[in-house]
Amino acid sequence: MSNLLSVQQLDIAFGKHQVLHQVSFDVAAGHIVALVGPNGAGKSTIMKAVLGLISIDHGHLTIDSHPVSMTSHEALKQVGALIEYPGIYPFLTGRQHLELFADKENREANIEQVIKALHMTDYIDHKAKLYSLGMKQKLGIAQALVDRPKLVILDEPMNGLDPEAVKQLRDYIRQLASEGTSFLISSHILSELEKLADDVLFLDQGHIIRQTSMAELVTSGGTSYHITTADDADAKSRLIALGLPVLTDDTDPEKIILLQKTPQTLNQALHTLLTANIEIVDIVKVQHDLEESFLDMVNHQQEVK
Ligand SMILES: Nc1ncnc2c1ncn2[C@@H]1O[C@H](COP(=O)(O)OP(=O)(O)OP(=O)(O)O)[C@@H](O)[C@H]1O
Repeated sequence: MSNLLSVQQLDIAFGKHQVLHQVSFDVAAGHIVALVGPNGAGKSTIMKAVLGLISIDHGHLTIDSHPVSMTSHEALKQVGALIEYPGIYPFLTGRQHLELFADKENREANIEQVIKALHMTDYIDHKAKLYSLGMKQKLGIAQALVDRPKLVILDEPMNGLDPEAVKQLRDYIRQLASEGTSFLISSHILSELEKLADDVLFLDQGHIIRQTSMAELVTSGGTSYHITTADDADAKSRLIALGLPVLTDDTDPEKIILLQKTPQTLNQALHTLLTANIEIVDIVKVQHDLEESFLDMVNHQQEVK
């Protein structure tokens, strides 16, 4: 499958603060990619760089094989985006906003479709100054989608939406993706991304710490093993030295908590311990949800630094 967006070895610093470190990933045509990370991880910075809004220090960005930078915008004609807050003019109606953003052929039909898909009919002809937070958010998303772009970038799109609106948006994004639109979406609502995204990029302090399909994450990433041995301190240091994802429990620093990062992780760990003649006393399998596995991953990353 062809890549619509390609980000290669992106470095960005604001002054002396290095915000992104060698960030590389691709978004295939028709794929929904989730960008997940704690506050300040660099999610919005990546999105702004893809939109040519900030300068990059090193790296390469292409959309549909065309380079993007602050001085090279041609490829952005194929991109719709909502970053941070929607740009709303209080004295225009919602429909007038969409008319400003709809450029292509089938303009009227595209406007009607997005209004219907996001259930905005009741208020789309009211002035935007009368809109609630959620209505403004939906209008911002509608602006990003109305021109049927090939790539859509949405920063925290579920902000301010009620559960019904979240479901409507999810259904529409899925429909557009099945028709070939690609999405890069950041969100803190991991349970929502679980239902939406095909692939997940975990970002922490400007580094991509894991890149996986959602299917793999749900089946394998949510599992860890608590291993007890005859010499936990020695066992733990050997596993860490091998680069295996071992977490620390502050209340019991020697306890071995092994994240199942790949299906081979447990086998690698057991092989290492047995080769070192360390007796394995007990193994307990623990299943996490997406939220917990994300927190585990970030905590692990902070430990190995
Ligand atoms: N214009 C700027 N000048 C200086 N520092 C900036 C600027 N924009 C962002 N930063 C810094 O870059 C880092 C990454 O910020 P960014 O907004 O990309 O994070 P984020 O992952 O989107 O966070 P959040 O989830 O809170 O939106 C932060 O430390 C932030 O303070």
